Amino acid sequence: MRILDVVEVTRPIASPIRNAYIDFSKMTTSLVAVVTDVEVDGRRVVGYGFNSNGRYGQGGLIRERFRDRILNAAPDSLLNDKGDNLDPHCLWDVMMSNEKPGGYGERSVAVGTLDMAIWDATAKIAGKPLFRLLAEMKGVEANPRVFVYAAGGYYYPGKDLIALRQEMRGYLNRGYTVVKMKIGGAAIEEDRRRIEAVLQEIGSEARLAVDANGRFDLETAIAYAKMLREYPLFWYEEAGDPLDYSLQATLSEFYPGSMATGENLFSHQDARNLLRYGGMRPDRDYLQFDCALSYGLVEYLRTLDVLKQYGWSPSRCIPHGGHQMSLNIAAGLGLGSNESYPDLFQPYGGFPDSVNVEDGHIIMPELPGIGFEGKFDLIKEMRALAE
Ligand SMILES: O=C([O-])CC(=O)C(=O)O
Ligand SMILES: [Mg+2]
Repeated sequence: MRILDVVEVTRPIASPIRNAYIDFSKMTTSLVAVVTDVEVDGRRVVGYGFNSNGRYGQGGLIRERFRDRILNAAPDSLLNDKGDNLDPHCLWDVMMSNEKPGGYGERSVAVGTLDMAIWDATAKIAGKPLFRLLAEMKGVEANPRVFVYAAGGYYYPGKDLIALRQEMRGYLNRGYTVVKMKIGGAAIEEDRRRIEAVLQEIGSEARLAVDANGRFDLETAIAYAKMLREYPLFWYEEAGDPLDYSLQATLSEFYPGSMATGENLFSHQDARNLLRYGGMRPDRDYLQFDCALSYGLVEYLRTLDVLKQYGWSPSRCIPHGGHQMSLNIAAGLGLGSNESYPDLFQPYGGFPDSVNVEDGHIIMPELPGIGFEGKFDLIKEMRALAE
């Protein structure tokens, strides 16, 4: 058994939206395929992956460093002890050979993207949904019913309060019970009006989370905390710079409700620093590390070990990114929920076509691998790359 090829193409996922920090007019993603020589049911096993929105495609790094390391490794060194499947941990070590520690933004997205494809191939070779494979690996019970929330509420040209309310109403109509909107891209009083409009629209049918995308300095973060705490919000997300643990810790003195952060921390070492120094509260706060941006599931397993050491339950994890990889981790390893962008970043985000949101939850279908084969528009693009 061996890996025959690793293929990458960089694709646009552009849209006219913006958050408090960036617009998405030039956003791209890397789509990758890990091609094996294994056949299951007469079809070659190819694992697929892509990176989450917010970071751009990684073609340069994948083609110049990581692809060659995988293809140049002795094929047997990439297999499990029985020699009957790939071992994602061995592949991770091979990809990270000759890489110094630290600087975790530099290559974590490239490695995370490839890691997604490697796990997809591994679960397909095992003939199981990834979430079932993960639960078996850890000796825990899988739970195919996963809580999901709808992220949107972006700023875009000409979008008024009516359009914002309509967007949120659309999420409720599709079965979501928690919705998220952006803040920090307008003056505080305008954001207050946006929040009030959404709260009026959703009433008691749903809860609202708000996301500042790391825009605020401490003073502004506190000013927002004082405004936001007047409302029954689901969470206050990424108020300040993702690496400013002191800001996050100080903010918790001003905001008694739930806060969320972590989507821009890309290693278990960074996650550990957040838990050590960020004043995050295990009884109410949420951790949003996204494996597709942060060295993949091999690293995410280390991050979950760090959580355990610091007294955090995996149920406090609600990953960023809206992809099926994190859905599998949630169903297999007991994360609290997963993000979803009902109208954005297609065809990469979202669920298999047969899956509907009901009462804020989805049920994972029993598809081998990550489940990309169940999403027609997505698997069409993937297969065009490598099959
Ligand atoms: O707008 C973005 O960069 C995405 C984001 O923060 C989120 O989904 O939480
Ligand atoms: Mg966010």
